[in-house]
Amino acid sequence: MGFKMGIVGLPNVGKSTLFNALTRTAAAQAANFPFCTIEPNVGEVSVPDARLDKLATIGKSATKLPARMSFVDIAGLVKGASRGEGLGNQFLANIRECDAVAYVLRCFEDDNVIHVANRVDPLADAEVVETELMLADLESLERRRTGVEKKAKGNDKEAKQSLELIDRSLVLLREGKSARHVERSAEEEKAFQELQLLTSKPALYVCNVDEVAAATGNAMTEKVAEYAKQHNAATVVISAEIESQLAQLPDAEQAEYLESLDLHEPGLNRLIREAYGLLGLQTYFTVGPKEARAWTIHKGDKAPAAAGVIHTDFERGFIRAQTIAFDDYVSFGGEQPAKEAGKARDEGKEYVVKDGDVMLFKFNT
Ligand SMILES: Nc1ncnc2c1ncn2[C@@H]1O[C@H](COP(=O)(O)OP(=O)(O)OP(=O)(O)O)[C@@H](O)[C@H]1O
Ligand SMILES: [Mg+2]
Repeated sequence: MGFKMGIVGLPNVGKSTLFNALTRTAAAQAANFPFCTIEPNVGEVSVPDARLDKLATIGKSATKLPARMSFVDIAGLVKGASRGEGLGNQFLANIRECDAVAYVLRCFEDDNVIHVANRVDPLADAEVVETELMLADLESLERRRTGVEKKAKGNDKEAKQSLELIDRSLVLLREGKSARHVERSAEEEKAFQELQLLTSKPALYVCNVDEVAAATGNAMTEKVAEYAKQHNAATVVISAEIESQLAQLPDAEQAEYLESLDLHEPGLNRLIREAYGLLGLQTYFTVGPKEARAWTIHKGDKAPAAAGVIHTDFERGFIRAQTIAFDDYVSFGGEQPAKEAGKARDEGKEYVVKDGDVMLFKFNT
């Protein structure tokens, strides 16, 4: 399972700086001029999770394997992009391939860093970006509608349903609302996802601030938080500049630097966790002498699906799963003592896995 979060925003707002910090590389060229990035950069990151460290210590595991997800650093987008302005709409396809988007908004003043519209106004920036994505959605729906309408006239039931969904989405988009707001039933969800609308993807607003505001935020980030709330989106306050410096420091110096800024952990950790949650993901663990490992599943997944993430055979031949809640594993001091205390449950095919479960699968092949 590869989960991807796209990093989107106006040119020169700090997307590549953030991406490099996230992936602890300098893979993406970051520089003070607009449209520095053209081709998307893709990087994998580990999902920071203190629970894995605890489990590995208790389970005396030789190695730790955290959950992984990808970030994609995408080219900057300007007003008119959906009509081909700036780098045109070549990058819309890059966004389409992502499971969620992070909008990077410039929330720092710095006369030396060029702003494409010569002003620092994160809400106006957010609107420019979202409007372009909405226009792109409108265009793709209108194109799709023609074909679907023909089929619907031929009494194709599926096409009729699809047409209804398309029209409902068009109404909202024409009112200037993102496709995230389209009301739909559980049965319609699959058809809705197939429309691949850019503004239906879960979104996170990343406020890129200066050093002073990294711990507390500022007047601009407060406005963004309010705006995000109205748009069913989350906010993270982070300084891409600081994060990129932090990412280059050895761990000990990192802690010192963080403390001097009044931060408890790198902002990146918060960002990654938010992204993970936004994607509807959660983690279960396997712990053994060889390795302690975090596995990524969807919230609501049942035990066989969870087993299938390790190997498809585990899912096909699933018998049962020995399950210990994370808290029990830690408070009783490991698998054996938790078992003796009656805290290891045998769960079957219908068990909905909980975040943090420590699992061991029984299966036959
Ligand atoms: N929090 C910050 N404070 C000050 N300067 C910053 C901050 N974040 C990024 N910058 C600076 O902004 C400039 C643009 O950064 P970057 O190349 O990452 O932007 P980008 O969004 O990827 O641009 P493009 O769309 O052109 O690829 C760089 O000079 C970078 O150092
Ligand atoms: Mg860039």
